[in-house]
Amino acid sequence: MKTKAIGFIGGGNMAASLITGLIESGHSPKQIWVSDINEELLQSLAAKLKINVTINNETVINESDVVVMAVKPQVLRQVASQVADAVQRNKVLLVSIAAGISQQSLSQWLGQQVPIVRCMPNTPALVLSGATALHANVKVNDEQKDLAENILRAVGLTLWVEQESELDAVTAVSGSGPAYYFLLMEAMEKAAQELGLSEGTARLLVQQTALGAAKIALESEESPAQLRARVTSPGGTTQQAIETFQQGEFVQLVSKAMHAARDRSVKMSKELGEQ
Ligand SMILES: NC(=O)C1=CN([C@@H]2O[C@H](COP(=O)(O)OP(=O)(O)OC[C@H]3O[C@@H](n4cnc5c(N)ncnc54)[C@H](O)[C@@H]3O)[C@@H](O)[C@H]2O)C=CC1
Ligand SMILES: O=C(O)[C@@H]1CCC=N1
Repeated sequence: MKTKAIGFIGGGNMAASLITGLIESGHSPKQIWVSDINEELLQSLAAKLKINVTINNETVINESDVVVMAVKPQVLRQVASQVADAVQRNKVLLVSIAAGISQQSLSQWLGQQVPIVRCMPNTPALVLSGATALHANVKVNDEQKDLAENILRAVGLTLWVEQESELDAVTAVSGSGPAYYFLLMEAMEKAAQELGLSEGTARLLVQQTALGAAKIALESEESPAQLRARVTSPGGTTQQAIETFQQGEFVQLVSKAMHAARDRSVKMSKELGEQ
């Protein structure tokens, strides 16, 4: 199969993560196109990654077999409406990574016949450790499903969800999830310094502990609860910390936070779809 050209409309954080991952996993930079309204950003992407850049969104559509929409949800309607004719004319596969923008809105803006894969990646794509859930509309054929999945698989784990509504939950879990871990790391670093460790020591220990915990969780057959029990000696130090978390209703707080993220995704779909 001929290598497919991949386009990105919007060259910000997520696009840069995906493109870096694609190149690191062997995709030719010559086969990657990016458009953005920020010329400085385009120049820096071109210099760093040796990809093709343009300020013209339509050029990206004309040059690509598959186009990833990587602009903020708030501007997606305007951008989609602007490129709808070119998308239909070139019969490109459209992949949207925007949080909270429904297939229905995307089809309405781009055209009812356009094959669209909606997905939710996350920023660890930058280090080839992303997690992406995908959902295809009925216009997407098997070859196109493979094409979309291959782009996201180049930067980490991929899975398909049956119901589009599951993407709201995925957004709350893995889309926003890296920020939850970073918040915990921030809090642990701060507390470590309060306990008398230097900034550098606190950072190193927190980072390595996060890496170790993630690795052991991935490689072990045991559940997080079982792994936690292995660290928690009866009457020991961990038990004191865990009890303190429980007194502060940590589990309920995580649940509340993730429900809030999911609800925001649902609300965004309504607000931005009706704008
Ligand atoms: N940041 C994250 O962790 C995740 C973000 N997403 C989704 O990815 C999308 C992009 O997010 P980020 O990369 O974080 O945003 P960003 O703000 O870093 O990138 C968006 C880019 O779009 C460009 N842009 C704005 N208007 C444009 C136009 N008319 N034509 C072309 N380019 C235009 C901006 O100049 C900017 O460089 C969003 O829809 C977000 O919901 C999805 C999963 C995770
Ligand atoms: O915060 C957001 O809306 C986006 C979606 C998931 C991560 N960042």
